[in-house]
Amino acid sequence: MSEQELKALRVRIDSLDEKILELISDRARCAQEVARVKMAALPAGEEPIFYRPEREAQVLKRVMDRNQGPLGNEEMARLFREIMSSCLALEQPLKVAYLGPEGTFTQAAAMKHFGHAVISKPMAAIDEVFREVAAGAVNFGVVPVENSTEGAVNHTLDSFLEHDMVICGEVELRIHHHLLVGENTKTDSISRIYSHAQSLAQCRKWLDAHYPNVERVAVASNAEAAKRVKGEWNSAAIAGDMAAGLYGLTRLAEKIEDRPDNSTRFLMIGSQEVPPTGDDKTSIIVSMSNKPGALHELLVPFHENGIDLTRIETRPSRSGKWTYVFFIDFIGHHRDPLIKAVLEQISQEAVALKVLGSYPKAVL
Ligand SMILES: C=C(O[C@@H]1C=C(C(=O)O)C=C[C@H]1O)C(=O)O
Repeated sequence: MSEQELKALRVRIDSLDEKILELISDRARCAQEVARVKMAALPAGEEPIFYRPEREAQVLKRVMDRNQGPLGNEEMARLFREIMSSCLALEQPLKVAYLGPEGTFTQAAAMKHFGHAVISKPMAAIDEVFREVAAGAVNFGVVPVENSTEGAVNHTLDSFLEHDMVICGEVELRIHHHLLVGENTKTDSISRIYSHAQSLAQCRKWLDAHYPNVERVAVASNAEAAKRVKGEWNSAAIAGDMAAGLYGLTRLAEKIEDRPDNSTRFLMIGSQEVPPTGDDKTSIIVSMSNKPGALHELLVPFHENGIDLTRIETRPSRSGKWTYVFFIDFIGHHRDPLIKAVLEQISQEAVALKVLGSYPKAVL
């Protein structure tokens, strides 16, 4: 390619960038107008709700539907995710609590869902994320709920039994783990490997093959593990990209998770109900009486009405020995007439039924 061709292309890119800049600014001004209209329509004394997850899901879907490349759909949606995040921040920056410390996968999930223009607050434990949301100190919380290799995150499920919380969204993240060390650590001097118990479990086979005799130490998070090894010459951590970058660690081995499709699903929790988008999921908790056929009775209405169950999980109810609650996720919104009818049918048989929330299916 000649110098001249290159120069002409750069002139074109500069002119396109100017147009993009103008268009983004126009869009941001529109979002400000939306804020003004929302405020004007507000009954006196009521708090405005600027963030609309159902609208954001629709915007991202529309972008993906219309995209014709060369950028992939996910990449394009990610760019729009950030534009929307900045536009919303002009109205009101969202405050989001997540399972910290900084550098956890939960933080990465929060950024993937809300974009980077939020005020994010790391919390030391899942239960604290719930409490922070309940206290109204933040607008939303982000917690892990299940991993494709290791299953349910029980702390999160149990927290739903203790707090009244609305699920307003979900996001899925591919989880890649690396073996990380500080500057002066040599491969053969490692005598301890730190990570979160879930991450140690997700890399169990790799660890058995490569470090069978090295002590595995479970700590509160993989970011915490990364933080520790920064100052220790004889230990390694298992953590992801964000933690590696944040603590300036070296990767001794990359992508050491046992399953290449290892993914975690996260939930956004808040207090705001989300209206239907036409492509939603609902999460409920049900407890049935302890009699034969109870689970069958619970599942029949879903089957008879052709409702797609995406997940069912059992946990001790905490209100009696050997009694259980079921966490069920299914496709649909609790305001859909069919879903409404099914929930009514179930509640006639159930000891208790609570809708945790209906929310747009993960777009990104
Ligand atoms: C602009 C609005 O407010 C917020 C910003 C959005 C955007 O930038 O597209 C979308 C939904 C809301 O979170 C709106 O409600 O349309």
